[in-house]
Amino acid sequence: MEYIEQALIRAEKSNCKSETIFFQALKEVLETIQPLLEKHPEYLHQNIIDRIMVPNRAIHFKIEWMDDDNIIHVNNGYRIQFNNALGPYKGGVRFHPSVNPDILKFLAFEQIFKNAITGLHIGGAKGGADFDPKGKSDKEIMKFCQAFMSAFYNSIGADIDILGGDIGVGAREVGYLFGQYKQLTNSYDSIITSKPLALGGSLGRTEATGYGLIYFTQTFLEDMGETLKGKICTISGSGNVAIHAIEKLYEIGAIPVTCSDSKGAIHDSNGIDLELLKKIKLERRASLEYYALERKKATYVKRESYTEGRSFVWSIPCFAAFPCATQNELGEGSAKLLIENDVKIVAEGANMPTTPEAIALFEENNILFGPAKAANAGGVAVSVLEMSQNSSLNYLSFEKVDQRLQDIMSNIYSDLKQTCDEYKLDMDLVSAANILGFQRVADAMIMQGV
Ligand SMILES: NC(=O)C1=CN([C@@H]2O[C@H](COP(=O)(O)OP(=O)(O)OC[C@H]3O[C@@H](n4cnc5c(N)ncnc54)[C@H](O)[C@@H]3O)[C@@H](O)[C@H]2O)C=CC1
Ligand SMILES: O=C(O)CCC(=O)C(=O)O
Repeated sequence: MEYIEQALIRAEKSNCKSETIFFQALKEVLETIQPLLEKHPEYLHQNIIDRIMVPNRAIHFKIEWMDDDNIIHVNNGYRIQFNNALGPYKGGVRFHPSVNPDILKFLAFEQIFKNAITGLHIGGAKGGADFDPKGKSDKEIMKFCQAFMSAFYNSIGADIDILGGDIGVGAREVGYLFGQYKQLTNSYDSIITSKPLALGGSLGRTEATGYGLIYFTQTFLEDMGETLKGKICTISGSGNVAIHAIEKLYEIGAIPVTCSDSKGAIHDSNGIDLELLKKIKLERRASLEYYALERKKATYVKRESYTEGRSFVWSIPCFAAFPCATQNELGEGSAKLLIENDVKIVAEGANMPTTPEAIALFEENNILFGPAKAANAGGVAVSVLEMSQNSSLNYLSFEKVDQRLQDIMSNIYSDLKQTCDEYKLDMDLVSAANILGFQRVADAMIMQGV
């Protein structure tokens, strides 16, 4: 433990002082891998901790673009190519005004271990820009995507670094990013996933993160003698992950009753109207306020009215809670509410949506907890299926992709369970995910020398 404390002090002194979110993610990983280090002292001899916590490469670039009124804007673009010991860098791109180097460094760091846990050969990366897509015309989105790709296309490649979607980047943006890469390089290489089907995207990729989250949760619960069938579930967010989690919950007979966006949250006690939600979010790209206007029985609570910053979503009694919006959205106060309301399981659809204090409370109260690195890994796993379909030109049916996704999520669960048994972790899947991911990356780093 002394070694880990020293590594954290070194990290804090050198580059983490202003990187609070990255430091949170680093601390969680380092503080849970002690049993692994005791069993494998070679990781200390090889100085893996210091080597794993610094990105291989962090690219910061300027993006200049012109809006519909011919006004020129400048944004910051980033790609953190964190670790490629297991395979080419892989991870999404986020367009959101909150994007900064700290957030992308944390996301890229988490992605290393998540990708390792899938058992597939991909390294970890993340990128994005502090660009706000809200209120922009389709032409402005296209121009921004073209400028983003033009600024750093020579740093990526189908065997080097493959981009994907994340907050603010869906099929439309991926199409424009891909088109610009093709224009600049004259190649149709698979340098991005979550492509529209017509451009070589995979059936099932849009649904994969949300569906995978529910497959993982169902596997976990069944192993504990429980099921989601007939149970009330709360979900935050209303984007790609949240919508497809809600869709799969309905398919397996559960009752999803909430969703949220950055302006407020909906509680619809009879179950979220999925068609209406899709219409508002995917077609109109509008606020959830319109959901409440069209569905009178639903309750809408504005963000300003949340008590002590706690999302209204987590005050609704439920059997299972799925944070699917953004990092650190579920804190101590919300965790207390969920526990008081007798929640049985919390599984993370977003990346690091639960604060360390909230996770500790869930652990103390024996609430089952599915960490993001495992529970939301279905998205990136199906991205790898997309890459493999692109290179073989052999395209899979939706059913085949979905079956592969179910197998991957179930294997992830079995691997975590085996890690729990091996290190006597008492179903602490947070520690198991960190140990398993760290071990796979560390072994690959050692094999490749210094
Ligand atoms: N799209 C994917 O395949 C994957 C996404 N993730 C993670 O899932 C989370 C959601 O991503 P997507 O659904 O893809 O993005 P998205 O852009 O489709 O949707 C994000 C949603 O979250 C909402 N949101 C953002 N900030 C919020 C806040 N403070 N409170 C409530 N709602 C808020 C937005 O209004 C939007 O509806 C992110 O943490 C992302 O990193 C993780 C694995 C894969
Ligand atoms: O499919 C991808 O590469 C994006 C996945 C991702 O960004 C994530 O898992 O958080």
